[in-house]
Amino acid sequence: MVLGQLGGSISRALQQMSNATIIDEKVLNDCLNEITRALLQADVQFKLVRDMQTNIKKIVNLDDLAAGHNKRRIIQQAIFNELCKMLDPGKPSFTPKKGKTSIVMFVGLQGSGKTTTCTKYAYYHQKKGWKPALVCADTFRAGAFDQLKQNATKAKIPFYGRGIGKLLGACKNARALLLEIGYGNAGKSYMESDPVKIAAEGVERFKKENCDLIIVDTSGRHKQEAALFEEMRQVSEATKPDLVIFVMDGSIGQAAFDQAQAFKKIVSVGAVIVTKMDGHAKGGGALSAVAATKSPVIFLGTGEHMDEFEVFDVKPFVSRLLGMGDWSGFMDKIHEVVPMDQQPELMQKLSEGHFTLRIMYEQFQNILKMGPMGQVLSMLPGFSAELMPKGHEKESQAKVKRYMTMMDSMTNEELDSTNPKLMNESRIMRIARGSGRQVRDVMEMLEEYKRLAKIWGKMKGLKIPKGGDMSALSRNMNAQHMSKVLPPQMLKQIGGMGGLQSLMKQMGSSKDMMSMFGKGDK
Ligand SMILES: Nc1nc2c(ncn2[C@@H]2O[C@H](COP(=O)(O)OP(=O)(O)OP(=O)(O)O)[C@@H](O)[C@H]2O)c(=O)[nH]1
Repeated sequence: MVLGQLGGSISRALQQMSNATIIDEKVLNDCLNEITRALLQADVQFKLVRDMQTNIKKIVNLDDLAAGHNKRRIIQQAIFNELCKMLDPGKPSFTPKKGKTSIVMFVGLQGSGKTTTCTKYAYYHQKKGWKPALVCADTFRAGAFDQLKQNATKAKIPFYGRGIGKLLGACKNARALLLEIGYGNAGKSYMESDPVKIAAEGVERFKKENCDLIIVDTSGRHKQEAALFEEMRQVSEATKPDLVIFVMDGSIGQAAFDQAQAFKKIVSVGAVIVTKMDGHAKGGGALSAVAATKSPVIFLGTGEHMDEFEVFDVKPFVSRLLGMGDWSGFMDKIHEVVPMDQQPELMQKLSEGHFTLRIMYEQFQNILKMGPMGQVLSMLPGFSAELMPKGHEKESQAKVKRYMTMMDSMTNEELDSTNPKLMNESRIMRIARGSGRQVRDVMEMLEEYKRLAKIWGKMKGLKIPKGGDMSALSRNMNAQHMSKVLPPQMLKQIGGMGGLQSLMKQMGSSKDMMSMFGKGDK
């Protein structure tokens, strides 16, 4: 992913500087040149990059830094601040409130990823307990409604709109009727679908159904033409959106500035979502260009799938680029998938040494809910999205799904047992037959279970306070416990025991720590 590459180059440059015994002018210049090159490759405007370099040099005057000052920290902080400045529009976006109806209208050019992004946005909020609904007012592109319908159905999100088949049918009937009663060509105007009417109807309907996030997808055109802007204006007038989100293809790089400005002039764009940040080299340019138009970017699209969608927040984003992690994003992801009220029960079972196949199944479910692992891992300090190539990620997800299919063929007794001897040959053969897999696949899954049971077995004996008081439980834990649960490569990435200790300090809240334990090594 492009941001992974950019982040990788920047954190490598910082790492090289850290490896140097003395930080002198040359080491600083090499580091800054490396970062400059990475930013220019990501299509960030030359002037911005040059200004950033000058500012950093002004702040980090090596001669003036008194001996004993941590130069690395000062340099890293200066780079952090400058990158934040480059990406910060200086203006927050309107944020819809859960439980209170908000209408959000999506605009953008054709092919920018608008329809896909509408569903991702709805799905993201639905996972957080909202009641979203989708209205398709894109009557320009023939397949837009069907695409939205397909995505919405998959995610179980209510939708409203008219398919082209139905629409043409209705138009034909109406025209035939008009011709019959002698209105000649008058039927032609009815042939034109009315996105404004559809949008208004959809919004009304979902307001009545008490949806708290009504998302209106509008038509896109190949270029910024008058007809597109007029239609957008009318849909906006009819639906009175609380927020207009402009969806933009990140691969256009710096050209994002002109596009964002053009849309802003016609409708009051309140926020921007930049898509296709996965495959293209110009993502950095697009982000800084949008910031220059003073429009806040709120999400990034990082793939075609529903969960390849990330919250964009300047500071955590830059922190991730520099390999410093995004702790709040990581915890947010975890809370999304593991409800806190389920944690005490799980901890109790683990402390009794009861790691069953059912627990493994539930943990796999959580993993799949978390979405792309690379995205999640890049939020941890020291990790980079580069570490998890996309192909590898798909492979591990497929493996988890395969294991779960086999577990679906198990009896309750098998799922809840902690006796390894229970799984005899005939049971294994039955599971293989039932799930349409080979005996060796079942054996492999059981091996994985044993491996995990061994890791989780180290939690045995941990004192679980009555009523699952998590804050009390956290006092019973220390980095030693944690280090046993984490896989060795992960521990190394975090920076060994020292890194883990500081990480745990950062986590602060014991609530968060428990969630992490719930998701340990998979
Ligand atoms: N790689 C990648 N592809 C994306 C992303 N978002 C959307 N796409 C793809 O981009 C293509 C266009 O997306 P659509 O959602 O159909 O675009 P649109 O803007 O709604 O198009 P119109 O309805 O014609 O205006 C589709 O193939 C999507 O799968 C993304 O973040 N990454």
